[in-house]
Amino acid sequence: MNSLAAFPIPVSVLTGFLGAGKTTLLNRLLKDPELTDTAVIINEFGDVAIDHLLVEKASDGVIELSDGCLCCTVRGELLDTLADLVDRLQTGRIARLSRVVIETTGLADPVPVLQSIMGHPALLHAFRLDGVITVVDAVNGSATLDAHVEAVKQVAVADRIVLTKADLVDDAEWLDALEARLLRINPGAEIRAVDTAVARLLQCGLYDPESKTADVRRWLGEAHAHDHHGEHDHHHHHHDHDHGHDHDHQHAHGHDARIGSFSLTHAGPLPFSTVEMFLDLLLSTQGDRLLRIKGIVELMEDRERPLVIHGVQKLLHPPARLPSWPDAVRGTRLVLIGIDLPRDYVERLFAAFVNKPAIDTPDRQAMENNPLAIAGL
Ligand SMILES: Nc1nc2c(ncn2[C@@H]2O[C@H](COP(=O)(O)OP(=O)(O)OP(=O)(O)O)[C@@H](O)[C@H]2O)c(=O)[nH]1
Repeated sequence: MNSLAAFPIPVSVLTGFLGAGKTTLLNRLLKDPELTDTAVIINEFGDVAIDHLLVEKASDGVIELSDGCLCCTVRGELLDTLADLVDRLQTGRIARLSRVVIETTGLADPVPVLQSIMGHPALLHAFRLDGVITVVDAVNGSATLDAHVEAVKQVAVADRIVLTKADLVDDAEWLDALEARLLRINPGAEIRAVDTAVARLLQCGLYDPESKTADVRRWLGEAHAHDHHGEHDHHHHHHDHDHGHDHDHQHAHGHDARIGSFSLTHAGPLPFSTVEMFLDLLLSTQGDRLLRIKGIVELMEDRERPLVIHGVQKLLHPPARLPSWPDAVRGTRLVLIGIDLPRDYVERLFAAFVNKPAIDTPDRQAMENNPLAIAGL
């Protein structure tokens, strides 16, 4: 029987636009022996519920696979389902559960799904968000991004992007242009081909399953952001193509331009109260525009154990601590992904907090009335 020591269970959110290939990927997942003890939740959100019928072996309950491992494919209200999984574990009806995968419907904005996982107090001890995997169709992906802001959000919040149907595209420049566009929307995401081993596709949280240590650079997307830019620079030729797609990729794309990702950094330790107040003000003024915030903070009170910040819109995961610094880089690094998020305002707000040592006793009202505030915000 499972003990509480197995908690928190990592949760992967699988998203991607209609027809992008999520179900196809899930079917591979259900067959992968490396992913035994994985529960798959198909989140319908009141949509036409056809999707789950396509998942092979799907049923309302738990399925014992032939090799004895356990997978379950459940549907229904997301939170009820998650709570039920915890209950089954605690009562021994499920022996083991090492991961949960939630497939969102294609039209869904993934942010509320992430919020409901992170925002439910009763589930917080049981689950942790490991990562968001977004499936993008190489054939239709670009047109979908033009037409649907949800698709752009799905790409923006991804830790990892899985490119499907590249086998149907024989134009390398088309693929390069799509990849470059995806990286403009989300410079920190890692793009993988669909034929990567499924287990590897899912593991994108703070802990690196191979090294068994925390890997902050990878988690924050810093490694990919730099590597990809270098790697793709030479592909940025100006070119036209004829895929029945009549604009060229050098132009700004409407929805893409609303999405922004940037980092806030500070060398040296910060008092916990400063961090708390900055985040409080950031979330109360910009919460609706903030799709995601991730980061690591060097605390003045305990410099050896960095604080991990992880949030979705107005919800912050209760701050966790790493036992030690995983690499030589210390200080504070926060990555923010937003939609219409005013970078200038956020940077000034951060600077106002971190550059003032006397900030431990600020008056919140004074901060809100601060001349830093930008009209209309
Ligand atoms: N050639 C090719 N076809 C693929 C690939 N991935 C998915 N497909 C096909 O694309 C179609 C849609 O795939 P699904 O897996 O159902 O897509 P989905 O994202 O689950 O779709 P919705 O549930 O409608 O959101 C199916 O016919 C798949 O066989 C791929 O990498 N290559």
